[in-house]
Amino acid sequence: MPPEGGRSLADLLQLVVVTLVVVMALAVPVIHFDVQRRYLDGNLTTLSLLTAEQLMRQVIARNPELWAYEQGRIAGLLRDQVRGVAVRQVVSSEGGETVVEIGTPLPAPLSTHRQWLFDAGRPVGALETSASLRPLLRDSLLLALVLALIGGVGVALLCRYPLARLRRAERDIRYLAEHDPLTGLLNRHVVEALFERESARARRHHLQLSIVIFDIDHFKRVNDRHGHDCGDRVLRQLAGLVSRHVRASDYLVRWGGEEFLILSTHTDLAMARTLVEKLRRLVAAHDFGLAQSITISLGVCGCMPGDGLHACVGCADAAMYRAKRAGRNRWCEGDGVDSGAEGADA
Ligand SMILES: Nc1nc2c(ncn2[C@@H]2O[C@H](COP(=O)(O)OP(=O)(O)OP(=O)(O)O)[C@@H](O)[C@H]2O)c(=O)[nH]1
Repeated sequence: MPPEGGRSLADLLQLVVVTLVVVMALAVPVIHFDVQRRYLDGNLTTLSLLTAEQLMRQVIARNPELWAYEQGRIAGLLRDQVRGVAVRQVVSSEGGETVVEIGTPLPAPLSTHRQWLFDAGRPVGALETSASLRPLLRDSLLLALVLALIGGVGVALLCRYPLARLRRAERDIRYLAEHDPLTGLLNRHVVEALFERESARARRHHLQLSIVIFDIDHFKRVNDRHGHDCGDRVLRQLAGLVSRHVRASDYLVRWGGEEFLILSTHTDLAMARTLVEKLRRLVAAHDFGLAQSITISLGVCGCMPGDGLHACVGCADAAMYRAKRAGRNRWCEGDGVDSGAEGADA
């Protein structure tokens, strides 16, 4: 597959999501701070079930001497001072003193404040106010959790974006390093590794391996007569044609210039002979859109277990040059295998 170009829609969406997450991650501490401020400003009333006023009504019902409340005053405390203030619990009620604990706006969350209630100069009770940190802590923990989650997702996405681009770039670089840009075939740099792998597999499973090298005949004339661009087109057409007629298990490689190599796996010499003859006929019969026909000369070598790449390629290359010398549009076998065999049209 050739490298993909341009930035995909997925990349763009990912960028938008990452931006949103970053904005949210920045907004959360601001929201957190605002919530804290509201707690400290004394919105504890919203957390209580009873207001001081409601509780004081009950206290007064049990302690009728607190009559002043009905007149807008609870033993020296103005009604407005207790209305809406959160009540937590009645702390104690002893000797005529009723102590109630209420929540109230306080500068510091843990401070406690007690205010005595008087009836005609006589102390009848006290209002004890304290702010609770529990709701603040609970909400802070919740916010911290949300923050951590958002932060985690954000970091994961932030890392994912450059990592995906890096992986794509790595894939593109690997493709360019292993393929010929003109034909899209594998290039000669990968052959060594392929040969190592396939010959090891062949040895292990007692399979045969063959190498074919072929070269366009008089290709210089094509360039000279029709131009270099036309020569390039012929190379691409030839690569496409041959790759459609070799097995999926064969590797077709642009060996260099107008020369190609086939590493044919699971193929003994007899099968390779059939292959090269098939290719020779195929190319000779193909219409490349030129006034002249295009032919190829091929050399084939059946590799023996333990044969190295250079020995096999050298054997196939020498056979191919013998085919050239013998008149082109033909194939020869490598010297090491059988110097006599060759094929060509009569
Ligand atoms: N258009 C094009 N031409 C190439 C490319 N690579 C090599 N060639 C040309 O292939 C030609 C090879 O010429 P020669 O080595 O003389 O071989 P030939 O003309 O094919 O003759 P024989 O191989 O002896 O049949 C040269 O003209 C090179 O410029 C390529 O990528 N594109």
